[in-house]
Amino acid sequence: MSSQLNHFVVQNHLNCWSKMGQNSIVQPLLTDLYQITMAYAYWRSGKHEDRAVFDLFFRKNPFNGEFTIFAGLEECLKFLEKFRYSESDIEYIKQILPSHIEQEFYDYLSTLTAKDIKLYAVQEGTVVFPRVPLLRVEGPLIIAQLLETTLLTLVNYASLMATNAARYRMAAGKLKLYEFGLRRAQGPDGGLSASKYAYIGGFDGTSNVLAGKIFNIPVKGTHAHSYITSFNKFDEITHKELLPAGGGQPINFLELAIGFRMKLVSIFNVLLSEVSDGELAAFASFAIALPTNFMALVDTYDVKKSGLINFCATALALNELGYKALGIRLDSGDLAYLSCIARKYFQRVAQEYNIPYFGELLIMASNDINEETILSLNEQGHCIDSFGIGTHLVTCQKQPALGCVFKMVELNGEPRIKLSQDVQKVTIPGKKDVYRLYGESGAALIDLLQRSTEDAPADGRKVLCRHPFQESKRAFVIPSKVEKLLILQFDNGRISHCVETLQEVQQRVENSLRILRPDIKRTLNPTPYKVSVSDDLYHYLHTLWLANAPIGELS
Ligand SMILES: Nc1ncnc2c1ncn2[C@@H]1O[C@H](COP(=O)(O)OP(=O)(O)OP(=O)(O)O)[C@@H](O)[C@H]1O
Ligand SMILES: O=P(O)(O)OC[C@H]1O[C@H](OP(=O)(O)OP(=O)(O)O)[C@H](O)[C@@H]1O
Ligand SMILES: O=C(O)c1cccnc1
Ligand SMILES: [Mg+2]
Repeated sequence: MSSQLNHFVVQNHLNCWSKMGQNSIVQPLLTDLYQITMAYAYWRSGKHEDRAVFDLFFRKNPFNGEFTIFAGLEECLKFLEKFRYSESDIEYIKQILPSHIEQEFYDYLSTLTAKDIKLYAVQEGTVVFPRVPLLRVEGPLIIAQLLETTLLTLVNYASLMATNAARYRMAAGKLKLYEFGLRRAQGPDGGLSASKYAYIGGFDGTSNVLAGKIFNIPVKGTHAHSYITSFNKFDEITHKELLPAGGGQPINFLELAIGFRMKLVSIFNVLLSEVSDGELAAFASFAIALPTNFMALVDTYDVKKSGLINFCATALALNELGYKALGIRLDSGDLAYLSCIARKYFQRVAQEYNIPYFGELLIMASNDINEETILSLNEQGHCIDSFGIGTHLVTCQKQPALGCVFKMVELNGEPRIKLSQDVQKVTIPGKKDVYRLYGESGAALIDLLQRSTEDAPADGRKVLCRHPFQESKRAFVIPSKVEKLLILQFDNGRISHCVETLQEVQQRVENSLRILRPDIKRTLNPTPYKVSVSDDLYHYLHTLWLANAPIGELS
């Protein structure tokens, strides 16, 4: 962040985001009440200093896909770093808990920090899979437990959003993607988070100005239909003149544009009476105000008979004065068809007036676009250069939540297991490490969970990888490369790694997806990626499972 920006953020007391880009609503009371009542009961029973290990993981990939992008880590680390109840927090907790609770508990709470917590985490932006611990939290039971809800709220939406954005990025290939969702997002905080994690997932920019300022994300925008409909006739433009880019006398820009329009109606065989004067007045006035930034919304009246003619007339007038228009936005109708029509218009004008860049003017499409729309447009063929995407992206309409959970796996060195009728929901006990094993081609083959006491797998050494629950599913793997996924990120009250820029995390998402086989990434019936356990962990898990599931009697 630039020093000028820092200064502004510090100055602005109303801004609830700190200069570190941390949302100040992320604080210890942003949790569920039951964490605090459990904390008291742990304290009363003398268990609060027991040494706990919790895993944060999800059980199913979102969007009918077979991969997820892990995000939200930076916010988790900043939360841990500043975790402390304020005086007013303690006062409030006193009000909501029963009156018999001892003052000593509140004294204890007021000194509580995360300094004894060790947080191991996968690096932000890495592609991850079900059952892999994304965070491993170790430390005193009371504080590890108190972190649960906040860590979950920080990781769940962030990862869902980054995954959604990454899927749009894969569908759009090299085309530009802009996030336009603030107006439809789940409230102001949802809107800001959406802009941040859309960028991490591979978007090129956002229309959200505050997100641009806080997170240093490129901001982009065109104009709304209201700007076009605010003009009815030419004489509503009071300032009709524009200075040429190279200097000189102001020129009557509106007249120039009207002149070009006369020629264009005959080139494109359109009736002048069908071309809106209000629309041309709007385009011309916008171009006069922002001649280097002219991107016109062309679908207010009729794209072919009015919008494109008025745009080309305005863009030719700009060209005459030494400026280059940027392009158009289409916000309704058949976007494949209209984008190709627009491209043909531009190419015709480029030829007619010998202005080569005209053929390549940008065509942006918006209007309720989702991943399927982009895939369908790709199949049909289109001439779109960029998409502006709001509602479906930021609300994650296809799947509105990721189901990360936070489960205790060890207490005082003893494993803990959560059983369930549903095998998928049985937790994998004990303190574990995770390794990603790569094949010769450079693609990721399998993730391997091991007990932390086991030796790490090594390049070129055969290792047995087992399905955690199905005995017959197992395979030997000789990895060409081994990557340790869980890294110590927070220790002794401090963040142990440099906080990364969003651009660096965005790059990791791209690199991380590159090492996945295409069949795992495809949208229709993708192949699941394998997540396995070591032989040692397999036996450990199943012995513990049997020990915790007493034999019943049938009668
Ligand atoms: N070629 C296309 N292939 C697939 N989907 C498309 C294509 N063109 C547009 N769409 C999508 O079809 C939907 C069209 O929206 P809708 O039926 O509301 O019409 P509209 O174009 O918005 O009309 P209106 O003029 O009333 O605003 C949008 O979700 C848009 O993203
Ligand atoms: O469609 P989304 O993916 O949410 O993208 C953002 C939309 O927001 C804007 O208009 P808005 O929807 O507010 O009004 P409009 O549909 O009448 O243009 C813009 O014109 C897009 O259509
Ligand atoms: O700049 C735009 O074109 C824009 C911004 C937000 C929503 N829809 C469009
Ligand atoms: Mg709309």
